Amino acid sequence: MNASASPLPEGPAPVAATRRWNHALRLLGGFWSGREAPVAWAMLAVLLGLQFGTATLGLWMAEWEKTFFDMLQTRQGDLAASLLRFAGIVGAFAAVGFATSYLSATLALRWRAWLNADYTARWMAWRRYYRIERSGTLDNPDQRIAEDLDLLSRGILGLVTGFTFAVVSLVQFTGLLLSLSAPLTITVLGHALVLPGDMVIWGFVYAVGTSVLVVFVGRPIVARTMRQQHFEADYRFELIHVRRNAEQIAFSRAEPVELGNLAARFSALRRNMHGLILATTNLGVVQGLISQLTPMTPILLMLPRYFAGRMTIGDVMQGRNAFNQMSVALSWFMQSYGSIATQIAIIRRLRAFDAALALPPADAAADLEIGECHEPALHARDLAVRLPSGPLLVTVPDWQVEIGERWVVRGPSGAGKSTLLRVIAGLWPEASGHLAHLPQERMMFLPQRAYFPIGPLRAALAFPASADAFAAADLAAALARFNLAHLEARLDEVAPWTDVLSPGEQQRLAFIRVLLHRPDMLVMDEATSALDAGNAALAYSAVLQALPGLTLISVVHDDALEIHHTHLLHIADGIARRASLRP
Ligand SMILES: Nc1ncnc2c1ncn2[C@@H]1O[C@H](COP(=O)(O)OP(=O)(O)OP(=O)(O)O)[C@@H](O)[C@H]1O
Repeated sequence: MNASASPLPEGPAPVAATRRWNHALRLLGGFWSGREAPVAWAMLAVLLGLQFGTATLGLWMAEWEKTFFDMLQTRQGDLAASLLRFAGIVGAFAAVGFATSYLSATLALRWRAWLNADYTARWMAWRRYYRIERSGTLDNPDQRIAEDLDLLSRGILGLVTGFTFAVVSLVQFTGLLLSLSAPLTITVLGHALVLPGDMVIWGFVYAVGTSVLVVFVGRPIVARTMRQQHFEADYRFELIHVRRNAEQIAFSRAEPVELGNLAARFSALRRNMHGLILATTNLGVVQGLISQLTPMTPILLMLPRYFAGRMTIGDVMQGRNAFNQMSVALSWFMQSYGSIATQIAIIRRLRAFDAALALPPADAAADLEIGECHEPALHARDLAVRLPSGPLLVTVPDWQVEIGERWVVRGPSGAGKSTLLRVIAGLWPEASGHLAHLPQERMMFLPQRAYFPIGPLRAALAFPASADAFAAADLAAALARFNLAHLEARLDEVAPWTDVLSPGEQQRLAFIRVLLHRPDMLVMDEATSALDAGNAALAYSAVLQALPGLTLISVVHDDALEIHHTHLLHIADGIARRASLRP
């Protein structure tokens, strides 16, 4: 017996449990240090350069405003040249804006594509998608892949570019505002204190004051937005549940129950949304007031010096511009906390996902010595299968399946028949003891509901081989053999076959797949449950005729199918034992 673990689909090595910072660095750093890194860094450098360009254009606009208004005041100067310069600056703004928006969206998309490939590969590897669902340890992995990765890539880039722009414009406009400021004298405990740059100081006070107000009023928005995402996902899940179970719901006339569930989910969503609308409206009112106040505040502050003749109208306009730009830049630092909080929440959600994706490659191996053998086809000794919650489900003291034997597995419902097959397939980790069987590539599993990829029927039949692996004539002959000749004309039709075909048709197609792939060992779990007696007998005889040396393990409930088997494994009272077949 080969004691090594049976091979599983290839995939990246499991990720070790990560600490908070390690995780954030790995999450954010993979793309920026891998194969895509040179292009990504180059794009980021250009993007940051564009932030510098935008801030500089703002400075030029402020200077232009000064000369323009001075020209209006003195009624002297070249108006055409001034307007031409204005048009040039506006044109440059448009070009830089276009380049910024295109480049940042493209870079975010590249990053998302990288993250998407990384996450989907790890999710698929080692059947983690199945193991995560089975254990129920993580909700909505689909939302994490489809939404969170998008929000993360766009959000982080937005923060980086926003930060750069805020720093550059803060430096540039503070310098400009300083040149337009006068010293500010304040009296502290009877001492006169002279500070340079009154406009800079007032700008700072104004930005902090308005930001505190905005943060205070807008505080509920962050938490509510995050909760909203959660409620939206729950509601979508409920809708998908209706779609998936449409027929069962229709047969059971369960519309009132489903309508009630949908209404309950939606009302939770609606309650939160209502709070969000209120919070957003409050914030809108405050921001509206600030936006009215902001252009006037610096003018009012500079008015005394203007009337005293120490400032031109151009100086006032330039000062107003610099004051506004500086307070916008300062506010960014205080008001970006919402985006930062969102990104932290996303990173936290992805950390939970990463923890689930850190499942080791073969979690069945913990207490189960599992290996390959070639003779017999399967051997189980002291095999104990447990439920995930711990209790023992079934033990298999000693079971040997020789090559060519055909075993039927029987027992009452819930005895653990399907679970035993899951252990053989390596899908059930809660098991201990010894198990060996033919290599996985010589085995084939037929569950009750076969898997059909979305694509042409030809590909669904050939799966897991490629669509063109089998000659059209062979496919047509196989379809005819299973009373499915009417599907020959649809071989190239693309459809979600699991929804389109009847369960019985699907089960017969699965048998055709067995004939095409010719495994040495077939493990079936009620694979003929949807077939009438005639078609079930036909499926068995077709397979056994085509593959006379086939080793078979089959869970069936139908007594009539026992005759196709040579041995019986009976599960009762938690023990699986060989028993006699009915004569
Ligand atoms: N993912 C799971 N988590 C927890 N318990 C499970 C899980 N899957 C199956 N079980 C439990 O394991 C027990 C055995 O289930 P199993 O499907 O193997 O029974 P079975 O003998 O094949 O039944 P049936 O003849 O009705 O198909 C049942 O009590 C079932 O509820």
